[in-house]
Amino acid sequence: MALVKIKVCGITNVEDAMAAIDMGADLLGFNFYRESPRYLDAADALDIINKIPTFVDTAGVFVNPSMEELREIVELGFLNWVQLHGDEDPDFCDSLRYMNCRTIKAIRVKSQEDIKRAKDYYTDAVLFDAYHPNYYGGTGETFDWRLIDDLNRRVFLAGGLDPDNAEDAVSVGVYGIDVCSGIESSPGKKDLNEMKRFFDNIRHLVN
Ligand SMILES: O=C(O)c1ccccc1NCC(=O)[C@H](O)[C@H](O)COP(=O)(O)O
Repeated sequence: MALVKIKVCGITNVEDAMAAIDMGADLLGFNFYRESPRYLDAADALDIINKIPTFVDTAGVFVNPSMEELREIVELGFLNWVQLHGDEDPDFCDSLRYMNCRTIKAIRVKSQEDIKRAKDYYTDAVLFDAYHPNYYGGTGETFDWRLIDDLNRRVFLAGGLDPDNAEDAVSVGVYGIDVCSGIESSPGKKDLNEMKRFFDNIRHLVN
């Protein structure tokens, strides 16, 4: 569908996964952070992934995982991407290079300094999300997108995207956009009407 990749994060059930794919999602995010209201375990994620077409990519979201925890899930072989959404340092991210998976480092943006930190990470992509003092992600908060200054690598724009600002988000010119709570009816359950509105509002830009 798109020149910009569309990642729908916080998938917890087959119905939402299939709807996102039908509407044009390129990547589905599955959250393995136990404190997230969107958490699911590897067996549940695998169960969903086994029921969806193989042409869509899958991303596993982790927050400060141990290497063992990561390896255990990645070795199951159902993830195309690992998204590190905590305080993982560049060395930790580098050490994932030998895993059979692409990597996304999420950086929560408070100021230009955070955007600059992206250059320390040699991951396949970076994802800029809004900073929140109490939560690592999925907050529905936005940050000042004008801070993004390097579009010469794969950048995902996240944080507070919804049907009404999706068009502006695509216009930033990033590699991908990421939406989670802005198309939910409650944490972990997508509102399929809002999801449709999200995709409808950007279809003319990405086709
Ligand atoms: O979604 C969560 O609950 C979450 C919790 C902890 C770390 C990351 C989490 N989500 C990761 C994502 O990629 C979200 O899509 C991203 O934070 C944007 O969320 P939202 O502002 O709700 O669109």
